[in-house]
Amino acid sequence: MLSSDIADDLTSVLYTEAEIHARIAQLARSIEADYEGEDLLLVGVLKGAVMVMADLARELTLPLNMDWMAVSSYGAGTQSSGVVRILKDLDSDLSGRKVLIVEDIIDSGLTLSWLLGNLRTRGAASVEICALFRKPEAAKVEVDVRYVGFEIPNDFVVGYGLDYAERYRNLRDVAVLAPHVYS
Ligand SMILES: O=P(O)(O)OC[C@H]1O[C@H](OP(=O)(O)OP(=O)(O)O)[C@H](O)[C@@H]1O
Ligand code: HPA
Ligand SMILES: [Mg+2]
Repeated sequence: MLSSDIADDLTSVLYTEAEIHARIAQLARSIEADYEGEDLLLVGVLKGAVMVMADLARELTLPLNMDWMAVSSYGAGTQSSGVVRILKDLDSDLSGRKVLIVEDIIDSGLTLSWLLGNLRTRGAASVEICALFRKPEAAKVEVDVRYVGFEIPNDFVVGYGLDYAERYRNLRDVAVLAPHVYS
């Protein structure tokens, strides 16, 4: 049960924890089929992708490595600043690696289009993207995404790693944030 303080900040649950886990299991089966026999490197994008990465990595039966990059473009608002900053770089050398970027959400697409460009300069054998959510109506740039969990409406959502001003990341479900919280 959510505390009533948190429940008042949400308008509706978009996807429950169970629905998210079921979809991640389907994505994992596709990824296993595509990367069988390969040396896979999952790159999680901090901080939003922590929950997706934890669940996807444990669902995958392939041998894999995990690394993390921290970038930020939203600060404390609900609109991307468009300026992506690297807060923490990868520890791994990408030369010859099969890289799969793991993200929570593609909204404007600015973060991932920048990150894809950045990682593609590092000599990887391939760089693909797995994102749990995508908002097609919010796209400012098109990003080529190999694995998408759910396409969602253009509402600001929180939970399962997604925050507003660093709050709500720990909610198990993904819910729409009530406009009174940010307006
Ligand atoms: O498609 P875009 O409009 O670029 O938005 C998507 C990005 O924004 C969020 O990250 P944020 O910058 O808020 O950092 P966080 O993961 O630490 O919350 C989210 O986790 C994605 O990385
Ligand atoms: O809808 C969203 N919720 C939380 N963080 C985000 N970053 C981009 N879009 C979103
Ligand atoms: Mg954020």
